[in-house]
Amino acid sequence: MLSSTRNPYPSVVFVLGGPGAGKGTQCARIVKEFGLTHLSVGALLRAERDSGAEHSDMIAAMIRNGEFVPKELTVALLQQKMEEEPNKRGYLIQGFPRALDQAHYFEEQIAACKFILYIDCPENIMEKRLLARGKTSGRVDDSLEIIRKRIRKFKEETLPVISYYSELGKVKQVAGSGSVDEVYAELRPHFVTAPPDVEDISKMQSILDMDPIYTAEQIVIPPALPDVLKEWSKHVIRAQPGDLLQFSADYFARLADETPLILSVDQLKALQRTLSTSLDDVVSRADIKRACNSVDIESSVVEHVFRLKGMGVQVDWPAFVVFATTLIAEDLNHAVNMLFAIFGADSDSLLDIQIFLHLFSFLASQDELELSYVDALSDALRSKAAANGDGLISFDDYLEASVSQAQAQARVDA
Ligand SMILES: Nc1ncnc2c1ncn2[C@@H]1O[C@H](COP(=O)(O)OP(=O)(O)OP(=O)(O)O)[C@@H](O)[C@H]1O
Ligand SMILES: O=c1ccn([C@@H]2O[C@H](COP(=O)(O)O)[C@@H](O)[C@H]2O)c(=O)[nH]1
Repeated sequence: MLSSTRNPYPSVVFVLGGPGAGKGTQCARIVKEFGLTHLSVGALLRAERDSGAEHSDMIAAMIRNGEFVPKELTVALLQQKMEEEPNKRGYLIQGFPRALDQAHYFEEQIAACKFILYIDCPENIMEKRLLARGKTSGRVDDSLEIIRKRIRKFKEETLPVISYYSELGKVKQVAGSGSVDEVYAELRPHFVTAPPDVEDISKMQSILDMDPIYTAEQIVIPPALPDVLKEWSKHVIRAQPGDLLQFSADYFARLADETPLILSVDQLKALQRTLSTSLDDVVSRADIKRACNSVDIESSVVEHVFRLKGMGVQVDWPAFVVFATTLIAEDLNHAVNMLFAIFGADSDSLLDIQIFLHLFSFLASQDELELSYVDALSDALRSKAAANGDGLISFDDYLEASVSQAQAQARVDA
């Protein structure tokens, strides 16, 4: 089964409403104007029933009695159809999900829905329409007894689906009691203006590239949005926060607040001196806070670093200092330069190769450097430290090694 994480379907809209609410009638019009692929689950099941396939007898019995066919079978049929009819503009799935477990199952197996179009129609109107339809439709379930049963099942099992998506803000409700034109006029704007959901940043471009049910003119993307989302995504990926919403709320609150984080290399050097008196690299958060306080590093900065890396109760303090440098570094080389200033000897800012590689590993993880690059750079620096005779390296040694590794990499890429 396909999982929603590698969802090839760009857009799924469920169309729900009681039996006779006008789902099929409106879907036909939506499809005509917007070019989505229309999948009526009832129609798919009727076709499967008539095909004489393995489960046709069971499906026939379910339809005849107004019962629901097992979700595994329904979703497999839907998936098969979606694969047979790839459509960048999306899918309009009518009369499904009929119950909450079906909704969850579909979203797990195939894709999250973009929204639910709910056509709300009074019971007496639905009943009248279906009795009229029953005169010519040939549908075994358009009898008064089964119509009433279908309406009852809709209220008991399908309305909870609508409530569920409503809480997620995904329901577009329209009144189904008016004429066909009136209902369509009310629902149409939802297809014209609904913005595509952006599951990830890379998908945004493909959404803009696809044949529009949403034209590029209709989607107004604020110019800053891609950068804001990219930066936010990088922070999330780095921090791997336990509570993504809280992390994001803090992150954006900080951005909006625009309070600059006040931190200097001198403060970090002083912090390093203070913390290096502890016997262990791992200390408590309280120790970190005390040490920062003693060198006048603001608690907002401390909390920021804790959040940045989603650190636990026990903190590897050299890592804390390294991550703190990234708050004020312009780029990777600037951060490395600061490491030499903070951890190096006062006289010459030289660093023992083992210590440097340990510190650098935190920056490498933060910057998501390729392992092969880090390994090659580390080897080059070990050779340099050995050649220097004392196991020490300078920032210039680092720069030289990183430039030659970058050049070597460029040659391989070429
Ligand atoms: N707005 C409307 N006004 C009057 N009649 C309508 C309207 N919409 C649909 N109908 C008629 O009502 C009957 C049911 O409509 P339709 O088949 O679209 O409903 P449905 O919600 O798809 O029903 P089901 O779930 O039972 O398949 C049809 O005969 C259709 O022509
Ligand atoms: O998800 C679904 C949808 C439909 N069924 C069965 O089909 C009939 C007819 O459905 P309509 O949407 O009215 O065409 C319905 O009463 C069910 O028996 C289903 O099992 N699951």
